[in-house]
Amino acid sequence: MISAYTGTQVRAAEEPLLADGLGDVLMQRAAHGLANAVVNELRSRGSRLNGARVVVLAGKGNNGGDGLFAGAFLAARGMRTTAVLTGDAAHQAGLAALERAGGRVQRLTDAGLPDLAEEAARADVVIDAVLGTGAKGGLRGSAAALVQAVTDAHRRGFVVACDLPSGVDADTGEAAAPILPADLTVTFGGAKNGLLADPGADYAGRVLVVPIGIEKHLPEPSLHRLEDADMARLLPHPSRRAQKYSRGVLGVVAGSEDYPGAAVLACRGALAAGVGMVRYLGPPSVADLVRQSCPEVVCSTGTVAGNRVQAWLVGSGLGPGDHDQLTRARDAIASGLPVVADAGALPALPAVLPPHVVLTPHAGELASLFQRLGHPEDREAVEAGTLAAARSAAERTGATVLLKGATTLVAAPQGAIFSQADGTPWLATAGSGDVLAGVIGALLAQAGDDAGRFSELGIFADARWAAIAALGAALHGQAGTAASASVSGGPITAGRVAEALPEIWGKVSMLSKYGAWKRNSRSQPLR
Ligand SMILES: NC(=O)C1=CN([C@@H]2O[C@H](COP(=O)(O)OP(=O)(O)OC[C@H]3O[C@@H](n4cnc5c(N)ncnc54)[C@H](OP(=O)(O)O)[C@@H]3O)[C@@H](O)[C@H]2O)[C@@H](O)CC1
Ligand SMILES: Nc1ncnc2c1ncn2[C@@H]1O[C@H](COP(=O)(O)OP(=O)(O)O)[C@@H](O)[C@H]1O
Ligand SMILES: [K+]
Repeated sequence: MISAYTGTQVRAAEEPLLADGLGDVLMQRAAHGLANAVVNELRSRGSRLNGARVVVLAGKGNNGGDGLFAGAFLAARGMRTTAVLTGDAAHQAGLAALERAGGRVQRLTDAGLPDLAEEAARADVVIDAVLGTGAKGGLRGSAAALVQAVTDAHRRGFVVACDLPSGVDADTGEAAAPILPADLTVTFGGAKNGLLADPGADYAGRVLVVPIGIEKHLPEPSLHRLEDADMARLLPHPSRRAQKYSRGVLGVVAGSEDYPGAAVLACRGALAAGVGMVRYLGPPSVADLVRQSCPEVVCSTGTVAGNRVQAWLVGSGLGPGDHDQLTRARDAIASGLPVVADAGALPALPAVLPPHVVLTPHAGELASLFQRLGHPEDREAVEAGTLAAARSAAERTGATVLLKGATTLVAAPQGAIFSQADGTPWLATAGSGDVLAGVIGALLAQAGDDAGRFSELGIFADARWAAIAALGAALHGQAGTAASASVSGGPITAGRVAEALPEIWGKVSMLSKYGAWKRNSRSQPLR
């Protein structure tokens, strides 16, 4: 599991070591990790090290200090290193080290800005070490103008952010323009929340965590990301004597005359995600379509009370005029069973909900939900601060809230939060959210009483519902990525996501069996 922290948590963890006089040691470790990452990146791109051109944009605080010391290491390895000092001061020891190692130092002035921007654009590597966890707001003045110019320039090299891209808020992931988008972020001591939540994640590129010795002082992480190893542990497996009812039955209240396909896609998502049986409740015409597309589903026009299930999925493809379906949705939410409440069910929720109800809005639906809760926020505001929005929605409703997007966040009402980014932009296709709702519904139906596999991972009590939803988002994202890979990275339909899912499930389980998962080698080398 990847753990992430606020900047404040990381700074607090540094305190005992700073008090012991180890501040310089921490900075050396950070700078060394940063320089090594640059070397590895150059090597992996087949670039020569000797003579490679490096430009360090160095702010006046310790983030700039890290960048200057890293520049010194790189200069000592034969790289042509220039530090551009963006502030009215600089980390003195870092500056001296860089100069001793043969690096050049340039002070940023308005007059010199175009030439420095040009030099950065021509460099093999740009290190963004202007602002780190001590930043208050985004870049200002000439530092902002320089970063804007480098962002706009046609760059030949790659960008490495020191600790976090300058302008990204370490705690919230909010992004104050201009920000130089990084190919790689090398972050120290622990990942920062802002690197694993949109829009900050848009600027971070791959994220590499460099341990610097503060780790044992870190508190409970404030954000988690499930990796393959965690998924393998959390996936339910049927016991030898399982039968379809013991494996879990999901009731689906989805689809309407206007949107019948949502019912089919939700059922396909659920069937792909290991549930013992799917019972569909809805209008006869939709039920017919479901029967034709998924003959495995048992369809009826009955009531919630008349159907025995372990969990409900309600809302996908429902409109405000679908009174019978909305009555079923409300009954399901009142049943005390785990529920995933999607799309059309979101406007029909009671004011207070329990954590075993999982809401699955996208940013627009979450903005509407805030409106109804009397705390208006528009879609842009939700997108500009996804972490705060998901957290606030969970606190205000009492439910578990999954906010869909390129990074999907799941917030438990007591504060646990998960972030998954396993998908591909091709998942932004109609019906993909219906499949996700089906997958999460199926996992809820299979949750049973086995809290053990969650507590093994340090997931306790009601955070379990958020972990299940995060597991669903991870499976769905990976299935989308695999479906697209199977067509050489081409576009996919929602149905293909459901088709790809069982193999993802199998692969994750197999990897866990043979131990290869320990590498956790997918896109990001986070420890
Ligand atoms: N503690 C340690 O030993 C270790 C720390 N480490 C590293 O230190 C980083 C944190 O360093 P930090 O606390 O010095 O803060 P940092 O992010 O460099 O920025 C603060 C400086 O910038 C200024 N400033 C602020 N906002 C600004 C703005 N919007 N626009 C322009 N300027 C702005 C502010 O000046 P002020 O506004 O206060 O005058 C202040 O001078 C952390 O991310 C990690 O990289 C690692 O080496 C491990 C060991
Ligand atoms: N840019 C993206 N990258 C990765 N996944 C995405 C992206 N955009 C959307 N998704 C995922 O695709 C799904 C879209 O769901 P939703 O918006 O409800 O679509 P629909 O209502 O059409 O079914 C969600 O799981 C979301 O996380
Ligand atoms: K930085």
